[in-house]
Amino acid sequence: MAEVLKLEQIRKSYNVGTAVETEVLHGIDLAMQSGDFLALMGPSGSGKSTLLNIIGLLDRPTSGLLAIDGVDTATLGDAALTQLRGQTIGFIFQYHYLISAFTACENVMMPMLVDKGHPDAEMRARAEQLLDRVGLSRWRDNNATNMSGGQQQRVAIARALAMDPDLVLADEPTGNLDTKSADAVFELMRQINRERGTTFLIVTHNDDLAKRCDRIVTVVDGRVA
Ligand SMILES: Nc1ncnc2c1ncn2[C@@H]1O[C@H](COP(=O)(O)OP(=O)(O)OP(=O)(O)O)[C@@H](O)[C@H]1O
Repeated sequence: MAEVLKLEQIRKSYNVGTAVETEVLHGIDLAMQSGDFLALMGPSGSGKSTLLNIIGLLDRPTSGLLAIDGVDTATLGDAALTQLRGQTIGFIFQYHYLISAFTACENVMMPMLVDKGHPDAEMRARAEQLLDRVGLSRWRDNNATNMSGGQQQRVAIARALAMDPDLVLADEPTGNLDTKSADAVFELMRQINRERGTTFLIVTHNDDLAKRCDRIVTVVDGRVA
């Protein structure tokens, strides 16, 4: 099975103020194979978001190896990193970050617009197909803000899948939802994982949902526990 993600001894330090350097991640090792469905847990402040930002190529580690689809990301410049991020990683956040002036369909088209070069008809057809998959085809022309929290998060899932990513990173995707909507959103991600073989890394504080993942990795004080 292909290795989608590999981290070896990832460290991250922040410069707070002037000379003081604080290390937040102290050497993280993690590997994910294609099709993995993994829960990342840990107390508040343990470094989960920092780790997710590094894996999502939004921030660089201070040291250590980060490979995505076998590519050592340290060898890439910023433009190549942006391209790799756009084409291989999908993001789902706790707050959906949909653009309120856009319809559901336009929001799902966003990653393809950013990637550039996709004909409008192709983007629209793909977005409609994905909205259909998340059960929102009737809502495609609705303004995203007129939807319920669970529906908005389903639009965000469709948007994360727009570029058919190998890896989806979800930072507390059900954190803002009631139990029933959280369960539905989680189940949708699980089904997509099974159907498409998309790899999911999900940060969650919810033990019940984490138990339904294939694997749980816990980070405590910047280390894998
Ligand atoms: N840009 C930054 N500059 C300085 N310190 C930071 C920065 N980002 C995060 N930290 C520190 O890194 C540590 C880990 O934070 P992080 O947000 O990764 O934790 P977390 O596990 O995601 O927490 P939560 O579950 O509350 O979201 C914290 O002590 C935080 O204050």
